[in-house]
Amino acid sequence: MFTPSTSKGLVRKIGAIKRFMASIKLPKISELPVLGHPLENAKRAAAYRAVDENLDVYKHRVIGIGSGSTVVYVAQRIGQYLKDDEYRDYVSKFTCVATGYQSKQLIIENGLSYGIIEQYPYVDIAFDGADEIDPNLNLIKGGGACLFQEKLVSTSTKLFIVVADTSKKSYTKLGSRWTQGVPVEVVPVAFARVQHDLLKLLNARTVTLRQGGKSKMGPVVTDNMNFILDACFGDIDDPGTLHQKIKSLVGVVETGLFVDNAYKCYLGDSDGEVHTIVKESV
Ligand SMILES: O=C(CO)[C@H](O)[C@H](O)COP(=O)(O)O
Repeated sequence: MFTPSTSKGLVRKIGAIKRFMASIKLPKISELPVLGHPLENAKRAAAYRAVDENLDVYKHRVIGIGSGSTVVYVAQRIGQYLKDDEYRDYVSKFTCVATGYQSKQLIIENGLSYGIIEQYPYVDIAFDGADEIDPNLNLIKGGGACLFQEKLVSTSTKLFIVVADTSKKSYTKLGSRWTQGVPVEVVPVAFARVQHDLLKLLNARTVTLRQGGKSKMGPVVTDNMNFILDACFGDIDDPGTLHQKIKSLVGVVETGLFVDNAYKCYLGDSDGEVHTIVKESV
């Protein structure tokens, strides 16, 4: 039964929890425990540094959260700011827009407020991963099949920050490290036609309809109910022109070539070292 004494106890407990929460401080990067897998250390190092150096807690209000395994640490870090009493009042006013269901879940799991891009079409800053990054900050994205909403969010901000481990850096041309092909999101009914056009008109070496594998029989269906074709062109000389040509095919929704879009890239290695690539001008 609920009595005044149990209610007093409850109030005391809530007070204690609040005091405990208020005492949580943003963990210092230099004091973080080492993670079990070297690659996870690399991803966390890049993501935490990217957030610490670019997120303006006092000015930014609409934050884009991308997809993939590296961006998990971005959402985690922003969640840590939310718990710190120095930043809580500001971070609690953030609205985070997502690039798909995974990032929506990340936003919610980290206690951040989720908003839809239809209501927040201007994004102050966006963070996302990449599958390959060239020296000019052109990217291949879409390894996780989220490329359309990733492009929507990343082109809705001037501050698009990329987070990755160093294995994603290409020293020469896009397509030299990410060899499974450029992801192309297509309307399902048009997939065979686009596949044919990519091979015959744009000279793709191979074009594969991405399959769900063990977790789903048949083609991968994106968050927008489309299919993904992986089109392999070898080393890509001119990503901008290739993107335009693919985009002009009937049935193509978006390509995974992100050209002249990223502002800065953070590449982490397993020792926790982080290297950056910065775009010359914004
Ligand atoms: O483009 C993406 C999903 O469509 C991801 O950002 C990209 O695949 C990188 O993922 P990860 O951080 O797991 O390496």
